Amino acid sequence: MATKPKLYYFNGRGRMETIRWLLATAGVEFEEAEYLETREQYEKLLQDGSLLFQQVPMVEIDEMKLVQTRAILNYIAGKHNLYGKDMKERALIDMYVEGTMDLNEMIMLYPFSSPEEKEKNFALMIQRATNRYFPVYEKVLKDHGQDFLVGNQLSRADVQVLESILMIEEYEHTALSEFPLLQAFKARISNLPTIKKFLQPGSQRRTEPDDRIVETVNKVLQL
Ligand SMILES: N[C@@H](CCC(=O)N[C@@H](CS)C(=O)NCC(=O)O)C(=O)O
Repeated sequence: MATKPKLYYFNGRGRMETIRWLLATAGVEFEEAEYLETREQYEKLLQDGSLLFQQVPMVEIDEMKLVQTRAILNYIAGKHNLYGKDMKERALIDMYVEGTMDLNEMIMLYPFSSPEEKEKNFALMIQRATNRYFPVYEKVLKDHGQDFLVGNQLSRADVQVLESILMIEEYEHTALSEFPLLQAFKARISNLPTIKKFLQPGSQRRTEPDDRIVETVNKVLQL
């Protein structure tokens, strides 16, 4: 039996969360290495050569130690048929998920904002979500009238767009009010069995960031 992928990261979403989402969607059981809580744990990983660029996320999977979030996501998506059926579909998927990656970067960094910048960053994050990214996904669904964003079958684009929607809604619960097709999309994709399970309380999905995780990350990475 193949060993379960093992994830090396903090007890928080950050750059690892989309990896958790894709594995969970594919129905792949995975485990978390001891969450990074101290500088010593991180230095141990650095010293044993596990982190190619001295950064996490790192995932042990199929006898490899993979780093670089996009490389890890590409591997999982390719392996589990979440990456389209040909190069054209893949190009569309790549475009759509790069939008989510840009938005997620803002969401991920927002809790690390200085007190002076918090309000401005919050407004920008919600503005970008509702004026730049969500309209694109709404239009894609409207133009082709299908259930999924690309090729009428589930792909990582659906998963990653859903992930972003849910994170934005935690901050602004009316964020989808102008996007009826995305509301239906959210309900549909959230209801797929593996995703539904991942959205249940007690799953391996990590919770909203709080002061504790910000403090831990700052301490471990000496930011
Ligand atoms: N391009 C990398 C960036 C990874 C990254 O910046 N990771 C942070 C934690 S989320 C880190 O390890 N920072 C320590 C450092 O850069 O020295 C990726 O996408 O995985």
